[in-house]
Amino acid sequence: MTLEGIGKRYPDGTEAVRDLSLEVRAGELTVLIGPSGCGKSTVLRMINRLVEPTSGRILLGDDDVTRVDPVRLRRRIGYVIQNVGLFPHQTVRANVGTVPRLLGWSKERSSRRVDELLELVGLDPAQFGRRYPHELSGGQRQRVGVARALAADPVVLLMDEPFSAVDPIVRTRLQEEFLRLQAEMRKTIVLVTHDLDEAVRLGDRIAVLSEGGKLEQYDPPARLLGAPASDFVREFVGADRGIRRLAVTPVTRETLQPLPADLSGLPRVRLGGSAYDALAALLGASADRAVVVDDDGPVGALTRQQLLDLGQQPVP
Ligand SMILES: Nc1ncnc2c1ncn2[C@@H]1O[C@H](COP(=O)(O)OP(=O)(O)OP(=O)(O)O)[C@@H](O)[C@H]1O
Repeated sequence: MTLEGIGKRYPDGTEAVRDLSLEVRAGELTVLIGPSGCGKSTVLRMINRLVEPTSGRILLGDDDVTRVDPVRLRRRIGYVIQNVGLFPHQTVRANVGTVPRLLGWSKERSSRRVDELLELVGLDPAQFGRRYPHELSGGQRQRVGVARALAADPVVLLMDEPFSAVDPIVRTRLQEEFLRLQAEMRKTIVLVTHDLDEAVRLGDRIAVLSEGGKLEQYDPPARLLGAPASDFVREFVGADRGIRRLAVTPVTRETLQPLPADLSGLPRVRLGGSAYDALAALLGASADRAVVVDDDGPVGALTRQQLLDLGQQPVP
């Protein structure tokens, strides 16, 4: 999907987005992040035409979405919002089946799809299908929202602060579940958040926007944290960006040292796991080095200093 110089001036004269161009790669999760009011939600809503752009074009493959019928467009684009927006007087099944019904699918086909989706998001159809939204927890409602957005197998999934209405522990769990789901689906997703940790955890690529939808940087998380492109981005990603980088830096064979003779009392960390988790294990065990293991056992060691240095190394 390509955004070509899109802009939005609201009727009262507010220029929410001035001239934004962005290439959203197929099968990737692209995060839009930036301070409050920078135009993130406006950009997202221009993609499914809940907000009409006042300039520019949005191409989905070869189709200019600014020219197709918005109602048909929205059936091809899934949309998940903060407080989910489920229909309160409809059961979970009916909510998830909304778009298939609009598309005129047969009862059996819709029903099969609803079962499949509820299972996909970790809700037992027999247990949850007949409940109403108010009979669910916040996290369960969120999963129903995701299932509903995926129902008609949309080409693009838009998510506006999808995990922000639940507490931090549930949020982390939903994010992890969602990452597993995305590893299977490989959907083209655009997700808006103001939570940098969420952006770093979920994003294949992060677009940092400043006021007026100005694109400050558009890069994978490791690059954004390791090489901020401007003072704005440096300030935005914060003084703790070195620590955050560890979360997106894997422990690789190249960094390993020979195993010490005595491994007792040393924490074990996985090859390929994040440097952040390795450091947490080291600090938790009050050790100065960790043993790195793969499926066959120990493969090397890693010191605390080496781990800290991983947060500082130049970005390729
Ligand atoms: N319907 C509207 N009419 C006039 N101005 C609007 C309208 N909707 C949004 N705006 C303005 O456009 C700008 C961008 O808003 P938008 O909601 O896109 O920002 P955002 O980055 O998503 O913010 P937040 O993180 O606070 O949700 C803001 O200045 C906002 O006040």
